[in-house]
Amino acid sequence: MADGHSKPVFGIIGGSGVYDIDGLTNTRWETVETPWGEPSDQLLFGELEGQPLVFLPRHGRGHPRPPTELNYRANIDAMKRAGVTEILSVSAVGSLKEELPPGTFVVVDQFIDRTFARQKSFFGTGCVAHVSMAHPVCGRVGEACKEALAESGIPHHIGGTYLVMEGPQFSTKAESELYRQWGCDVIGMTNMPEAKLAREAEMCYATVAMVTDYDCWHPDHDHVTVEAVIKVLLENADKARALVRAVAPKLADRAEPCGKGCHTALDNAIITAPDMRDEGLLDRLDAVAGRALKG
Ligand SMILES: CSC[C@H]1O[C@H](OP(=O)(O)O)[C@H](O)[C@@H]1O
Ligand SMILES: Nc1ncnc2[nH]cnc12
Repeated sequence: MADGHSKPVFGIIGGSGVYDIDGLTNTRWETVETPWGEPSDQLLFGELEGQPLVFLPRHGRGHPRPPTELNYRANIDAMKRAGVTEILSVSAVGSLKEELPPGTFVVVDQFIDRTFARQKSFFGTGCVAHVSMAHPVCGRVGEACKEALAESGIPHHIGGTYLVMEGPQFSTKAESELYRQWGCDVIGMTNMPEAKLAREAEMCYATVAMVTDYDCWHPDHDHVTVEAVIKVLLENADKARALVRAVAPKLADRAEPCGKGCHTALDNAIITAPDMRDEGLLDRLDAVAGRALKG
């Protein structure tokens, strides 16, 4: 199992419209079992110019799973078991700002989590942990995305706050206007609790949010439709695959664990006394927290 010190393994969580990754060699789809239940799909293992890469379609191939019913814990645990050390989420979002039109890729650096019907932690009764989410995105992976986007000619914006709503319905106009007042930049339904769970699992996590629509606040776009979203998504998906190909080599070399602290996020986070810890829960935490619990 990867501990963050060994060679990086790049993992992609592909959102709406991104159900595969092209240009990989030695590919195989494999079932990964987890103590948290079933991930969204099998994982695609492959190599990109000699570098290992693992891909998971967030909603499953063919998009059978809605955002509110995804097993986020199983998805992150499966990636960790597969040896992934750095995760890039490529996600479809609505824009809450005039200056972020459809087709723009945003390197997100903050989240506001408004979800309420999801399992948000690997920890719980029998092993309590509180990780920091002050800086929810890995600055190193974010920087690699920034460089790749600058080279690729994809219209993009560096930095932005992603409001995560529960869904699956799109927002009301009042909600959309409220999130704009809060200063949010983009809106989606999936990146929380994903980012929180990646932090608990001591994995780097970054998001490139691909704008598909103006949500419903915009005077010229009265409401969001899946038809309009899908049209832009299909154009974005090709750009997303190009982005992955450009980012992967930038993450290929890392002698040390992540300098931003992602790989040691559980140091000083677990508060339950060793003699009060629940053996069953500790077993389930073997992949995500094995490093910290052994230490
Ligand atoms: C098809 S539009 C709504 C859907 O798309 C986004 O998913 P993802 O982040 O996986 O690309 C959004 O969060 C909703 O789940
Ligand atoms: N407007 C929107 N709201 C929530 N999720 C989205 N995904 C794509 N567009 C969205």
